[in-house]
Amino acid sequence: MEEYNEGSSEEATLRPEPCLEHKAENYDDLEEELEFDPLLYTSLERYLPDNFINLSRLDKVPYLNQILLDYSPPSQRNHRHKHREYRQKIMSNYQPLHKVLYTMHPTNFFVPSFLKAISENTEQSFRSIMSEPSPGILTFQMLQPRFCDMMLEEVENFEKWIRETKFRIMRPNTMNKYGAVLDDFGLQTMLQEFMEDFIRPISTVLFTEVGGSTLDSHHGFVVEYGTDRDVDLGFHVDDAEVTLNVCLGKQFDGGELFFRGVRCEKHVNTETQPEEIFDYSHVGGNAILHCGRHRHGARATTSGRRTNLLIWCRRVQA
Ligand SMILES: O=C(O)CCC(=O)C(=O)O
Ligand SMILES: [Fe+2]
Repeated sequence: MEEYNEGSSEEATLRPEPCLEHKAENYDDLEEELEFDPLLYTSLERYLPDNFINLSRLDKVPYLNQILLDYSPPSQRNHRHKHREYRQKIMSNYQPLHKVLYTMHPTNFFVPSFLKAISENTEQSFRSIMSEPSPGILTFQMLQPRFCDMMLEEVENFEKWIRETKFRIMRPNTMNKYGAVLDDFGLQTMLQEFMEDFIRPISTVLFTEVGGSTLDSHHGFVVEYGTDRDVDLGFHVDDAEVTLNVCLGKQFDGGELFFRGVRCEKHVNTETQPEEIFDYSHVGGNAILHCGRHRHGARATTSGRRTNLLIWCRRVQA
């Protein structure tokens, strides 16, 4: 496909009002080739001028790219481009260890009680498998031990490959020196399905007020703690509407999560009320689901190794 960079001289334009009778197309399957989030292409389609709106998707993409590039700040343009190249380089060289992880296999991944609750898809069925030890914090059994083991081995295999090839590894966020972004080495499609089919049904009914029904994208990663890894994690809020955090294992001491109440951006540093204090000890395979603005951190993992799978679930599309 043609590569459109910053230098193009022709300015792309949009119609001022969306064309409401136009049915926008889905771009998810083109993810790897797109410069931006596929949802942005879908959202923009209705604003395309007459001479573009009915073209094929592949003909619309360069035009949409140009518009998105024109409207994104230069620092972000370069970053997106670089990150896309980085992902593509990894994916064309890294050999997965457990191929089965790369497509969704619900009965291999999830415990039966969780699958049953999801298939019933009611608030009552979700509540029946969950505890809410503190308001807005839900815990439940979610992943099969075999899935957790395979994911740990896959991450280890990826990190070994990184070391051997001296490839650069991008860490999951600004707070971690260890861990890996699962979306960067091929798990993006599986984790998007994970979010859409196995988190969003729950957040739709239990996290409605923070946009739980409209989650449309995710950031999927693992964090690794131990005396030879990250030790603890400072007090923070997540860049997510809803966060799923599942402990993959294995043996460790410490590493408890501490929660200190939900805050909006403006009041993020205000005092904690006694009833907002809640501490949680991780258990392998078990999930904790909370809204991203629920302030939290993780205490020191004092021995062994703790690896957790995190899916920051977001809403990108306006
Ligand atoms: O260490 C943990 O389990 C929490 C990680 C976390 O809060 C995060 O990565 O946002
Ligand atoms: Fe967090």
